[in-house]
Amino acid sequence: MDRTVDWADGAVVIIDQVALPGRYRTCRLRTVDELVDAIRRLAVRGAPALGAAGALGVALAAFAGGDVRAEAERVAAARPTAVNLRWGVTQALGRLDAGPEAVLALGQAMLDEDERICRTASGHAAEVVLRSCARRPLRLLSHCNTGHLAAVAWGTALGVVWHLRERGLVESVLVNETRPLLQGSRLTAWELAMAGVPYRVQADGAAAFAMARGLVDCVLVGADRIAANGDVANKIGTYGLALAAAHHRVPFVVVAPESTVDESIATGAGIVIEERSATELTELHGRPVAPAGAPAFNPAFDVTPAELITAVVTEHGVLAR
Ligand SMILES: CSC[C@@H](O)[C@@H](O)C(=O)COP(=O)(O)O
Repeated sequence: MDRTVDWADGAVVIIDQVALPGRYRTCRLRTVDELVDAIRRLAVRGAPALGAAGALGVALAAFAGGDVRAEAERVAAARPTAVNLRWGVTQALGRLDAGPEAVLALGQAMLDEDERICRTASGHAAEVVLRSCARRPLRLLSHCNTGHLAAVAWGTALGVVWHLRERGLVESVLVNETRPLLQGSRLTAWELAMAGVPYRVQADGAAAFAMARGLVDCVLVGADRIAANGDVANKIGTYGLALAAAHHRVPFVVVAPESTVDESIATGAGIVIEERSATELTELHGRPVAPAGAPAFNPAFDVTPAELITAVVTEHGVLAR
């Protein structure tokens, strides 16, 4: 598979995650406008992938000239919750005085580094999972998409599945479809199918019952922003999963790069949660699934309190709190 985010011939190249699973294609984004639009539409998404996209967005702006800092701010503000996006932009702006080539070199180094970081973090998390769960092989539960497509390559929480799979330790993965935009059924199921890992898609509402039936050994999720106290913002539905996991004594493991930790925010209460349009809930493929004009509450993320989390694992190991 291509890198989820890359740079070629003066453009940001992404795997178009809106087209999947029906069609695998890459898109070339030549301007900041095109990149911002792709980020907002979730054609490129997932916290680590957004970090790399943010840095390369500054390279696009730097090569174009003009008010690079204003353009960079537009990229950073395209989605507010995943701290990696602003982190990537800020890192790249730090090279601006050295010229566009230096900004691009930083973005390209970030691309190379992302896979190493993801492999290391998910490797540490695999050990945590093995210590926390007695059953072999393991039955894992995944929410949203935290695989190759959410990073530049490999992935975070789904990267744990890749590590454990290499050791013959995965029986199957329950894939939460992840309403409303179906990153689980569209993207995670696609990645698992490509890798030949047994999986079943389930409605998000089935997760607690799957735990009650004893079908889940461990829940694995990623993160979009981790507050200083260990509270975790992640795809909407994560908090409910954590509550169910705590009730059923199922380990709940969060995997993320250190760049997702935001020490400037004391607790999850301070994390800005992106709210998206009502039509993401009230329409499916352009067809109504609610009365015309139905109002909706559509937060893209929620916050899971630290006390519900077994471990937050980064490339440096288990996060102390
Ligand atoms: C390794 S990805 C971690 C998170 O970014 C992921 O779980 C998630 O919530 C993504 O949300 P999305 O709205 O699809 O960008």
